[in-house]
Amino acid sequence: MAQRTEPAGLKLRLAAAQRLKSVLAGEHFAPLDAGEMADGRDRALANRLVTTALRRHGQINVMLAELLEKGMPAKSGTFEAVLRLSLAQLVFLPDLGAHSALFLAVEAVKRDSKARHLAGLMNAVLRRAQSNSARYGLMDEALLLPEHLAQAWTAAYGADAVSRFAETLVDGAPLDLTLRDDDAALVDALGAERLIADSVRIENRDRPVEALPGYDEGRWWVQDVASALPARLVGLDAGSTVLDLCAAPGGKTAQLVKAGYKVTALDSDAMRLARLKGNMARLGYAPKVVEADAATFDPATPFDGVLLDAPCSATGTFRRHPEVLWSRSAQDIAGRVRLQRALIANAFRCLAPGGTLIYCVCSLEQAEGEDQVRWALEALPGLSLLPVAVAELPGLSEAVTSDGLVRTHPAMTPGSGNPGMDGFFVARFRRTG
Ligand SMILES: C[S@@+](CC[C@H](N)C(=O)[O-])C[C@H]1O[C@@H](n2cnc3c(N)ncnc32)[C@H](O)[C@@H]1O
Repeated sequence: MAQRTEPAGLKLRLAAAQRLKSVLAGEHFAPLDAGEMADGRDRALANRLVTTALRRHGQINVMLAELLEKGMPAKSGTFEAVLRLSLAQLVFLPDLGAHSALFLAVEAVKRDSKARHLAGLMNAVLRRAQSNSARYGLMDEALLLPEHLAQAWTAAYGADAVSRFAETLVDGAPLDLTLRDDDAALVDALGAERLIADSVRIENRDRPVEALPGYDEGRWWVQDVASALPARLVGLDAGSTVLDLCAAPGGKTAQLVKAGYKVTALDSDAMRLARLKGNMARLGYAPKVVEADAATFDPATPFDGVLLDAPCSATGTFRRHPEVLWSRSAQDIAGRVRLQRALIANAFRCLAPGGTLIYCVCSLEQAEGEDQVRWALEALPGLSLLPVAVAELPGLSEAVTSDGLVRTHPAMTPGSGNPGMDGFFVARFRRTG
């Protein structure tokens, strides 16, 4: 029997649909990698489709409400994911052509036993969408952010910043690196620009991270410029002992080792710790690694410094993880706030008198940042704020608040380069009793 040939572009669309389906079901978004799709061009296209669908999620919700009179069909396999990808293509990626968006969407659902009965609906909905695509393309950017977050962020950061957040969501994030070796020739070879301290930025990356100069030799690691701030604020003498609670995959551990501290890196997740060990081996760093629960860890000797990069809603990372905008409920945040308090209390217990505690989260939510500082100062006698001075963060004075806390967000500009950085919150404390 003659083998049926698949239409060109179908395989990558099926893979993109599976990836989007898993993110819609609550998984963290990670782009397809070379192990999952060997062909680089197909992989780039599949990832472009998924990221566009995720970034435009809020606007696509409005289209779906208009196009599906009876709502999204229940238990329909990949139908929703294929439809979202195709709407993203039709409206926001016109260079890919409307014909393939329609034809391949119908072919994709025909190959899914749970969705194939909806092939006719897919065709009809996409034809309607096509005739409305010019109007959809002009949709209000305010729809890109969920209303409850836009309101809270406008109150905290101002309307101008929040409208810039929407733009950075669409643009995505460049690749920021922290240098192990500060070497002008390496920065040139990377095609990078300097940001602040040992952070550099590659705006337009043309190859995978592993293929960039210096990767194999461990001369840098991937780390958003905002994420690199907390470890720089530890401010202890070289040789001091520092506990990195919640350390994996090790971006801040690497900075602490580079600063000359005796570092213990702790995390409760064995798989993430394996990644940390791999990263440290590549960099030639050898911190002590401990698998334990940061809420109950009880060290034999207290530390001169503790850095707590607590698990959080991660809303500050929405440029790379747009799904965080749509998957975090008020209940989720309340649960994380409780966990963060247990971790702060134990971080305090792990600290020697006079020692320094850095608390940080990659969250834009005040409940996980500023409010936690107020809680800690009340709940933990013997803990006091050690304010951060503007002079400690050259090139980023706008991030230092009048109380000496650090608050970054995606509309801020690190150094003199282009704007854009993760949302981060950092507070520094001293154990006085
Ligand atoms: C924000 S990530 C840390 C990122 C890391 N500090 C870096 O810079 O690469 C939070 C980490 O907290 C860990 N974690 C969550 N709950 C924990 C707990 N109870 N004890 C220890 N680690 C925990 C997670 O496994 C995750 O690796």
